[in-house]
Amino acid sequence: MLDKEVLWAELSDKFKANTPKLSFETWIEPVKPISFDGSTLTLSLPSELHRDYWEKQLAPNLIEYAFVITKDNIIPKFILDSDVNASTDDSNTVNSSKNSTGYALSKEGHLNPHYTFDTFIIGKGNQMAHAAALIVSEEPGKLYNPLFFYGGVGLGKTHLMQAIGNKLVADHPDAKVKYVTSEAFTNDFINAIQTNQTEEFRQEYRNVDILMVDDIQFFADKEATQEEFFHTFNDLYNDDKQIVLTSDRVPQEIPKLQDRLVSRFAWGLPVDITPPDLETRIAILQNKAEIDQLEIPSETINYIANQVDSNVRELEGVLSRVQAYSRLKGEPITTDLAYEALRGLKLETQSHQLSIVDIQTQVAEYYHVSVNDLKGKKRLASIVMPRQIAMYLAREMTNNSLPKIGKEFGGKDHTTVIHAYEKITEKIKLDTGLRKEITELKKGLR
Ligand SMILES: Nc1ncnc2c1ncn2[C@@H]1O[C@H](COP(=O)(O)OP(=O)(O)OP(=O)(O)O)[C@@H](O)[C@H]1O
Repeated sequence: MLDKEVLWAELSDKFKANTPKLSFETWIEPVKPISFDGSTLTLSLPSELHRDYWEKQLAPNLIEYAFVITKDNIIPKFILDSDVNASTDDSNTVNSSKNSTGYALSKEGHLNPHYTFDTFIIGKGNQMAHAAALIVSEEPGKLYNPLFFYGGVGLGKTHLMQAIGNKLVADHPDAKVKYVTSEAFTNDFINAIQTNQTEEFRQEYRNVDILMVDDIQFFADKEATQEEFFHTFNDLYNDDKQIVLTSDRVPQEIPKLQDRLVSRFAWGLPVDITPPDLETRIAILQNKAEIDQLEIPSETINYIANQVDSNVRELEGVLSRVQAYSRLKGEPITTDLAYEALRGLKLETQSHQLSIVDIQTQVAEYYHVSVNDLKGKKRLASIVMPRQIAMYLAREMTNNSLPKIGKEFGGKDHTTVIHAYEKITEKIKLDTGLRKEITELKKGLR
């Protein structure tokens, strides 16, 4: 068994490698290991605020890191420095069934019965993804393994992925189909560690015919989860079981994703889904109107399809809004009615057409620097910070890829954009002033 000091030193190293400096100094450095009995690590913290932050934010990371180090499930227990000599009760133990961090075993995993191939409209932007999905649903584990869909928000990745699962179940009712989001996978894994049920977890995830993991970009930074997923992947792959993954970007662009996972994700077929063109948007709306039994003139469908150009989920939302407005007014859906219903919406959706140049202009004005400075290489703090903020906003508020954002900032590498994004994300958590500035900037950009 490791000594408490040695274990804490190793844990602290892991936090250091994965936490911005300021955050490390604030939350982790002041922690003292009090005792370790082989399963419970008691840590002493300087304040209630620290305890709250550890319980809500850092405990899951600690459990993951401890698992990597000891291959065992270690439960942290937090006490205050002022209580060190007092008796210690169990009330602060982070415990699987009643923890305050909300990472109880996920109940996700249901396939949405509406996400089928029948209800999926094929267009230029998703033709290839659709064809690959169909092949995989007919011959899972054979041709494209893993099948990896990537693309912007609301473009049908989940729909297509689940269509594969739904078809498999329809064709082979005994097929073991498992669908999870990457967050659910992570939560299940952490929960399994805490409750000593890693074997059951493995049984559940490795004993399937097809494993579908949605939005795997959220594996970034999750070292132990990536490790576990690596083994899950290998087991399934070696057994010719199908793996389907989705992400908002190509594997190479997912920050802190282990190289061995990046390369495995590229073994099969990475295929992108791009925003639908006008014809596809019209077809999607017609299909939806038919399903919902709505009478809409084609001129009106055309009008609605022109209001949203980058996101199918939003397009559906716009149609629902028109539908609700027509019901409210007791009038049939016409172009005039749609115009009225969507008048207020124009402003809300504008952020999606926002360009990187808009962001650069606004940020430059806000911080009194020039756009050229934002695109340049000057290392002055008064310029570096606005530059990173502009990159952060470009990532947050537009659908541009990291390389494209880098390019628009004077031809910088995409890793510079990732770095800026992570830096600002971390800073916002601690710096209320910065958080306010970013909120103001966002408001101005909407
Ligand atoms: N080609 C399509 N035909 C019909 N419906 C579609 C199509 N593409 C997307 N949709 C619908 O748009 C909505 C959003 O799709 P989905 O949730 O699959 O997007 P996503 O790419 O997984 O988004 P996210 O990145 O947010 O996870 C769903 O209701 C889906 O049914």
